[in-house]
Amino acid sequence: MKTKTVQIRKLVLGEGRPKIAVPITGKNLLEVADQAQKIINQRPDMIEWRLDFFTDVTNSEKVQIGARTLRKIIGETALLLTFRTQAEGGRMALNEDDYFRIMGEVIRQKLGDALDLELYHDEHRLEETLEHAHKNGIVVIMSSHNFAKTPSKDKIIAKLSSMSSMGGDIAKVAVMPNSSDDVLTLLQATREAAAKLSQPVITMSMGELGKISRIAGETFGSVVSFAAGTQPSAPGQIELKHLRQILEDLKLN
Ligand SMILES: O=C1C[C@@](O)(C(=O)O)C[C@@H](O)[C@@H]1O
Repeated sequence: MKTKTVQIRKLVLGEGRPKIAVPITGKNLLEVADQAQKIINQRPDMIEWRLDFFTDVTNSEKVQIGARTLRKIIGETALLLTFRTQAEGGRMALNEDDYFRIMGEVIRQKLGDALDLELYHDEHRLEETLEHAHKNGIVVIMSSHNFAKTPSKDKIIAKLSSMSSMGGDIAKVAVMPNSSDDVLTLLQATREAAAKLSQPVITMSMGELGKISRIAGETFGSVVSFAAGTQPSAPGQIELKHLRQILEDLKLN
């Protein structure tokens, strides 16, 4: 039997109800600290620092201060660092060199417990980054986003499978539905990929139509749901306190 749990600090993904990750979207250090303070009081399972919202992201000293400040505020809570490029629906465009330089610094300085790595970048550099992260004990969540549509079930499974074969610890796909059939496509792909792959899977159908996918993870096989804390980082995110209650209510015995 393949094991499908991944541990990030004390948090075990793939066991029990889906875990709740909450993004921090501050533009500067003050906003980052302020959001972290408010969010941590609501006890999320994981904090995601969205570096593409942070204006000084290319200033490594500021990023280090930000990460250290966050750690002081969030204590032992698992910390995921993400730079979502504009091509994948993020706030900021970066050239490849800057993207991989930032990934490298996050790993070298151990600024977080886990790192989001976008699948569409250069394969060779992705492999180098994965190896570097694993040497430093950092969990890699490989990701792919489509803010325009929902690809076919087979294409979604193929994306998740390539993240898995490349060596990602967790495979994540977010897509936009244009119909309720699209939401079913994402759920079906999730169920099949979760059964097939040896890594845990995170998926979501975004927007209003897709909200149902953000609460259905335990049934279909997605191990994390992203919730809105002070400000949502993607359309369709449910507020943290509501999401926790719903996930508890839907918990399978
Ligand atoms: O990959 C994801 C998922 C997400 O896009 C969502 O739809 O909830 C939100 C992002 O902050 C996160 O990095």
